[in-house]
Amino acid sequence: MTPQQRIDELTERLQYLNNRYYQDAVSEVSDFEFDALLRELTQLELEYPQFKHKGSPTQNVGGTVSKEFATVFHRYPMLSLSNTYNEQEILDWEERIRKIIPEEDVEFICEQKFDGISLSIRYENGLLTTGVTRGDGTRGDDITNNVRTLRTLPHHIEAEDLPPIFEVRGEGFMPLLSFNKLNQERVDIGEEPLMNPRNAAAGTFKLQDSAEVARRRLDCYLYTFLADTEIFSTHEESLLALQRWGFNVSQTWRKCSSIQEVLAYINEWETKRFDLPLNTDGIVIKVNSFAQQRELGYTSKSPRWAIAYKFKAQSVETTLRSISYQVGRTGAVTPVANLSPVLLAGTIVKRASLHNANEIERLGLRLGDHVYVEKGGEIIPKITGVNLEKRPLISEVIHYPTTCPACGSTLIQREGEVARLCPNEKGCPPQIRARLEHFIQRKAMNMDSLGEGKIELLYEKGLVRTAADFYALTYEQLFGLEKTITDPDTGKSKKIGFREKTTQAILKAIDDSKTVPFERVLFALGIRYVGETVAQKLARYFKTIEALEKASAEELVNVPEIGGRIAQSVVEFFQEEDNRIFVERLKAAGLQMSVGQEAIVEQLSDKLAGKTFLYTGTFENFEREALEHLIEAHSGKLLSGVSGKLNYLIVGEKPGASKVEKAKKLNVTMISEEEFLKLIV
Ligand SMILES: NC(=O)c1ccc[n+]([C@@H]2O[C@H](COP(=O)([O-])OP(=O)(O)OC[C@H]3O[C@@H](n4cnc5c(N)ncnc54)[C@H](O)[C@@H]3O)[C@@H](O)[C@H]2O)c1
Ligand SMILES: [Zn+2]
Repeated sequence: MTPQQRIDELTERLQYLNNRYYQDAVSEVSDFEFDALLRELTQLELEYPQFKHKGSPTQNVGGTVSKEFATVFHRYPMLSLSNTYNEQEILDWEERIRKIIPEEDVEFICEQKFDGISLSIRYENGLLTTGVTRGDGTRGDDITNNVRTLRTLPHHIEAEDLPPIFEVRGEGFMPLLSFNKLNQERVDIGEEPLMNPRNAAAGTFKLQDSAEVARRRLDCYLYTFLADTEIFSTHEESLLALQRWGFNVSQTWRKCSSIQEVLAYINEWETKRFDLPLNTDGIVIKVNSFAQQRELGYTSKSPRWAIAYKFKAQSVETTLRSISYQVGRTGAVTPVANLSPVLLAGTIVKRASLHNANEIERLGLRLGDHVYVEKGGEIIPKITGVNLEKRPLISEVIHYPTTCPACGSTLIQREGEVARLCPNEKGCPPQIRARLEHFIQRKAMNMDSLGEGKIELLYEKGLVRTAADFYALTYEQLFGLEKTITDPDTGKSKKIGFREKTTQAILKAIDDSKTVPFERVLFALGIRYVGETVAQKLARYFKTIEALEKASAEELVNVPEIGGRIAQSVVEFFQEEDNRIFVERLKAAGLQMSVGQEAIVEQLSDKLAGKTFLYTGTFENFEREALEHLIEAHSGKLLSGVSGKLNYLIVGEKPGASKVEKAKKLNVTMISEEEFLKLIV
């Protein structure tokens, strides 16, 4: 291949990978591989500048803007960072700096390189006005509504030393806790888990539905302050000011007065970073003095006064002993790799996730192979490759099972899905047990005292086959049951048994579950694709199980945010006679099969449509919450303060003096509790 051909090839490949990464939030190769290709292209372009493409990925920030959001031009461009994976290049970087500013001491600020997406947030007169993505560096997507869902980001700030207009920049990310929770939910309802927290954050920030964004609990760390007039002389001062003004600044940064201190910081965080609540992929080193930053300047793509040291993902080599196949609640059969135990990022790893059948093929895995295992922020580590040089002469090809490892049924594959499913819903033991576990979990019926192997015991004794059987259990049946269970990891065994106290606690939990609200009962039923939020929406819309049972697919898709796939799944669930009997038995047992009084209030009329309300004081007939519900149920809107936009102030006993006074000044209509009731009857 000629250098020109290689330049063409690399340019095209990198542009493709950039599109996948920034538009679709998918990484087809590791960052390390991407950066190696980029480096190769940079080198070739230096040697053969005549073949360099206009708009080469070496010259531009990788992202673009999308059609779904309004485009905002950045007041100050948003650039990338030059990066390196080795320490020598940090020393080289320092030397280049010394050549440009030979006479002065240079201080550095080291920060974590947070792995999320860049955000630029603008404030005018103390109010948050816009939140924008980096885009192509010159213009980005206006995602203000999604940025507003970040709980740690102030929506307005007051401080004497604040300029009227300024921007802050930082990294929006998905904390590991949120990521693992989101993935657990996805697995719960039979969806593929998301690949990693960065891609999950990138995808979430670009959702159209801000309520869903809020639910996913993103967060952001700020590290840049920008205004037309420079009010600080160092980066350190600006970080301290951001902190003082109430922005979320990660407390991991450090000022270093020599490059040796910088290297020490890097070494220190190489493993410490795994204790942080989010993924990081390196360290960013910035020159502290703004005067020196100005002298050093920028390339078309990144500042010369900063560099990112990237950690190679921690990877170890070990052998693949065997593959186990787990059967989930929805019948999906997923492979798990059993490894020779190995130390990785501070923990002993024995298992790795393989996601699905395709992964085994993609990696070309064979039993006994030496495999590379990496750990990111995911719950369990993953296999990223095979060391073919060490493959034994005779190695066993892995045949994905065609039958269920638990019950022997022939596996099926749904159209367009990679998962292989055991279709034996009614008779496959792990599916039955997983459905029972799903039913008792905290987010569903909250019958904690049945956890930790107890369900297993009830199932084995033939006492419980479906969750409806819980409600027929008696003290006599439970008391005295016993079983010894062995922990597969430690080999330790322990005895579980139902003595008096346990038995009482279980019966109480079962009884208490009869007051669990309908929306959680609906989630507990375990209908495919009906997770917590979907259950909530369905419960609020249909209000009773009877109405939901009768609903057609067309009716179901009328519910906001319910798509065809969920609708189909609900209809199919109720078409099955067994499921209808199951629901009938739960109803007979006394479970909540309709929404409670407060929730029924929702959407009663349009009588208050277009009107805004605020209340002050206490009321004879309502708790505050009930009043709020009523306003919204009759299509009115609640405001958070008295302003020119307010139509009615409902005044109760002991009203707030300042609210009343302000309302008088602005000529807002003030009404009593009774007058409010007249508006809605
Ligand atoms: N795997 C793939 O397919 C693929 C494709 C495209 C890009 N990538 C990766 O993305 C990189 C390019 O992305 P990039 O231009 O965003 O560069 P980058 O992610 O390497 O560095 C720049 C970004 O770092 C972030 N950052 C985090 N902490 C920071 C801090 N403390 N201070 C300043 N900035 C901080 C900012 O968002 C900034 O925009 C590539 O080098 C590659 O590693 C991977
Ligand atoms: Zn099975």
